[in-house]
Amino acid sequence: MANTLHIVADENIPYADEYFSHLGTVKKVHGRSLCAEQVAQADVLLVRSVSQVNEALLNNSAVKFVGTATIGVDHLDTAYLDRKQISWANAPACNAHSVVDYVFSCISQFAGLWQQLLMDGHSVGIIGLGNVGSRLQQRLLALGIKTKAYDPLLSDTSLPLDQLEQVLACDVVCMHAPLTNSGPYPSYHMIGMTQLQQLKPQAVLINAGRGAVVDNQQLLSFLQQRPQQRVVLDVWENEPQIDLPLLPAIAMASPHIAGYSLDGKILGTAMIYQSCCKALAIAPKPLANEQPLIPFEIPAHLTAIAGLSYAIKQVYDVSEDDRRFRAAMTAAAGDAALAGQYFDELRKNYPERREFSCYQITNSPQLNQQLQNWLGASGFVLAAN
Ligand SMILES: NC(=O)c1ccc[n+]([C@@H]2O[C@H](COP(=O)([O-])OP(=O)(O)OC[C@H]3O[C@@H](n4cnc5c(N)ncnc54)[C@H](O)[C@@H]3O)[C@@H](O)[C@H]2O)c1
Ligand SMILES: O=C(O)[C@H](O)[C@H](O)COP(=O)(O)O
Repeated sequence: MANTLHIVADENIPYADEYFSHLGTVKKVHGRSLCAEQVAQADVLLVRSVSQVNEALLNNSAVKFVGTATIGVDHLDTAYLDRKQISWANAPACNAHSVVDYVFSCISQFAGLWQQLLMDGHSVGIIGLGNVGSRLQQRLLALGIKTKAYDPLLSDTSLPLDQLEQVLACDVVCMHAPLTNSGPYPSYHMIGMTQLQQLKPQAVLINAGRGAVVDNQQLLSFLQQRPQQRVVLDVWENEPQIDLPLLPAIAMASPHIAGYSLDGKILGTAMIYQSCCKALAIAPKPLANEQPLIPFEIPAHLTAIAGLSYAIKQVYDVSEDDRRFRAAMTAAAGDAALAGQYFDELRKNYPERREFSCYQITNSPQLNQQLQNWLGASGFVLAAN
């Protein structure tokens, strides 16, 4: 079967040619406008979260494998794919550390927040303790920060789980649940006015899961009542046409890029390549992806908290995402279609971002012990003594 497949791939899947072209022809498509005609002749379909993969898309095609280079699967009608015996795969955890880096960068934006979490016993609540939530929890616990976690679908975890009310009462509340509309705990609009009112007034709410897990209209009403509440949104209802009046009320805003590290994206492609080869019983070709560590120094005079904030902001400053996003939305001047176009363009042209684990602090032996410990716990690589 090798070299004969018709592969249709979202143009925003990096390294699709490098991975897939030995299997056949790779035709690039615009993911958001993907239509049935474009997949009619396809054997393999490779998508991102912006393509709805369902009966309407695939009914007249011979697609045998669908791969999504993402963690989330809410854009796939998996019941339909299973019924039609079309193999499918996502890329679990591919960009999980990228999302955790995003949360760390967000924490660094709020003056005094690391101090409160690291020194004053403040806590982080996590909603959804899967691949992202559990990695976030591990890094926070390694820093000695208290966490609470709500995940009603997890029965087996080594750490105790908490009620939603307890998590909402934390000082930082991070949303990492997938978007679901059915089952015993559908997450669609699980955070509405009632839950928002349970937040502490000084708390920070971060949604880096899926937009519609938070009811955006109720969020806007809530923020009109409580404008000082700090809310970070990476994901929005109705992307790419977000609710523009909500934006000024949001403390830190980004266009769904929390998982957009280069490392996470490449891993996503590699994972669906492996799954595709397995599903179609093709031997995968070995592809080396070893990247050298990026050397990085921290001014040795900095205190531990200042040094940690410095390191995080140097390697990934989410305020730059916020700045570019607000500028683009302002330039759209209330034109919803244009705003949607700019939202997608910001994502398509996202600057290269590497994960914390790609950076080696070359002067770490000269830093104070507390800072060394915190940098290591945050995911940076320390130079050997
Ligand atoms: N913003 C981004 O760039 C970005 C990047 C990666 C993933 N995501 C989103 O984050 C989601 C989580 O990623 P993951 O890798 O941890 O997924 P995962 O499937 O590993 O874990 C999700 C966890 O959420 C739990 N969950 C399900 N419904 C819940 C509910 N109603 N309340 C609380 N918990 C619930 C599940 O039991 C599971 O443990 C993905 O589904 C995706 O939609 C966003
Ligand atoms: O689910 C995921 O992996 C993330 O949300 C991912 O970053 C989505 O990226 P997209 O497919 O929309 O480019």
